Amino acid sequence: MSKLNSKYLIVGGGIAGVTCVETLAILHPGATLIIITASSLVKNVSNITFYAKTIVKFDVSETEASSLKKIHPNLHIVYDSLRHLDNTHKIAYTDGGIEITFEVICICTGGVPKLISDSKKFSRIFGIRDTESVENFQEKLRNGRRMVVVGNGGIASEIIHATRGIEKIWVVRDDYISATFVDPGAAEFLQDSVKNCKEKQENTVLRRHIFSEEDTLVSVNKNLKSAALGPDWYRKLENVISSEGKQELEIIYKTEVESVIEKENTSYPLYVKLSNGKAIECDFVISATGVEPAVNFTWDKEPVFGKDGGIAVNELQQTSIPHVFAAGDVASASWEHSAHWFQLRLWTQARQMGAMAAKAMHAKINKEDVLQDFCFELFTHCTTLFGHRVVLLGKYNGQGLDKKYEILLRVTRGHEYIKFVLQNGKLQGAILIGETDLEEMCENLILDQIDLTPYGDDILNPDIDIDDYFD
Ligand SMILES: Cc1cc2nc3c(=O)[nH]c(=O)nc-3n(C[C@H](O)[C@H](O)[C@H](O)COP(=O)(O)OP(=O)(O)OC[C@H]3O[C@@H](n4cnc5c(N)ncnc54)[C@H](O)[C@@H]3O)c2cc1C
Ligand SMILES: NC(=O)C1=CN([C@@H]2O[C@H](COP(=O)(O)OP(=O)(O)OC[C@H]3O[C@@H](n4cnc5c(N)ncnc54)[C@H](OP(=O)(O)O)[C@@H]3O)[C@@H](O)[C@H]2O)C=CC1
Repeated sequence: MSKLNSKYLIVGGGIAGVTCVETLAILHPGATLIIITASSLVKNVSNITFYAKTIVKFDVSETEASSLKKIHPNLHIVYDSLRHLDNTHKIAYTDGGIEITFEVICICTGGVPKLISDSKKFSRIFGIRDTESVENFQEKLRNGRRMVVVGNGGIASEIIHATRGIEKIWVVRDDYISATFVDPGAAEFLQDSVKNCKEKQENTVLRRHIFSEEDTLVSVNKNLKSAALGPDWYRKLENVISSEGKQELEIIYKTEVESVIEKENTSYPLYVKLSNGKAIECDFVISATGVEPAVNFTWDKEPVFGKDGGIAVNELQQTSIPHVFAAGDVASASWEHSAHWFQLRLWTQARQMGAMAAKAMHAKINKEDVLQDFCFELFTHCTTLFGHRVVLLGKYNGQGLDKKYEILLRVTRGHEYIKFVLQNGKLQGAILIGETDLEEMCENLILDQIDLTPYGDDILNPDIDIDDYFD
């Protein structure tokens, strides 16, 4: 058994782990640092664009782990998996028999797809997480005629948008699409893209609704060993066209998959029974039904876990064991959140948590104080759904706003969808679809909690340059 010794130990080569290494390279370049990565490829963030102070868009790609050595001369890379963590003696044991003694450790082991039941029985039911699972999907797409997609979040939406030449049956629990990210109105806006709607209606509609918690469909991701894919993973699907399949999409709303059985000597190998009493025959099922934290190693002494199964961390990404930190999908944000932030397992948050963990680990080693980073003040997510740029800010679906709140909408079909969530006249969250150029203004309005009552509906009037009000 070989023995290593390091001040800092990072486990996992996803965005959280790599960001933690990069940040430590800046903060403490002279210190010893080891990363354990199960894969020779690690995640790399590039082309960072700031839409505002906290609204950041970037590209994610894979790079050789060895390239990390360029940024941190004292980095030692262990290509292996963590097997056991001895917290009493601060020793990590790997599958390959390496023993690493450390002072502080950051667990960044990510998440694994949470699949529908019956997935263990059949290889024709699978999830998407890493490059290997996409290759499997590509293969199934090439030979498939009909697929069932289960789930209503990011992956399902991207698959429906990116695949062609195959019959698609999309089974969703909700009565509108892409519910993890948007509301029914935005879903309708996005659905025009799904339908390939050619008719263009440029008339702008401005509406104000007063909602109460009971009549608003609040869609938050509630439950909220491989590196997760980057945002453009679905491009790999775009050129894969099945030779026999038809291009058709059927969306089955308010329905779940009850059971799946394999059938021999029938036209399709899988028989999917739905909760609405119907059944569908298909070639394969994609279960795009969320992730669960990957705690795939043992401990002598376990830290506290969050309700979602993640390792509970405080605002400094520190677990209940002071020398153990955790970041990214494996962590459960268990501090008292600021009014406009909540956890969703996204690369943005993996990056923010990885950087925060590095700062806190460095402060602990140097016996310094550290404050939580400003980015945790506001939930932000920039993504692309059905070909449209989508920016989500704060409590964009009224999440957790107990009292009555108002929604102000401006919609131009095929062009933009803007939704403001207001409470007591102050902006609490926003959905911005299209090139709205409102990101920075919304960020300021949410963070500064400016009373917008005097401006009425003008705040979204397309004929008024609202930025002028706040100059
Ligand atoms: C198909 C898909 C598309 C996505 N698209 C987007 C998107 O558009 N926008 C967005 O914000 N988010 C997206 N996400 C989510 C995002 O990718 C994740 O939230 C983010 O990558 C999590 O980063 P992480 O570092 O915590 O975990 P991961 O990226 O999962 O990395 C974990 C790492 O730990 C390693 N590991 C695991 N166990 C061990 C062990 N025992 N020992 C050593 N190493 C170990 C793994 O090999 C891996 O390298 C997507 C996810 C998927 C699956
Ligand atoms: N563009 C982006 O930003 C993207 C982000 N991602 C991220 O990657 C991760 C994995 O994506 P994904 O798998 O789409 O996860 P998501 O958490 O985004 O969505 C999971 C969806 O599956 C539903 N669901 C859960 N269990 C079942 C079930 N048993 N039957 C039917 N539906 C079910 C959920 O409904 P309910 O909410 O009611 O539980 C939800 O609609 C997530 O962290 C996601 O945020 C992925 C792709 C793109």
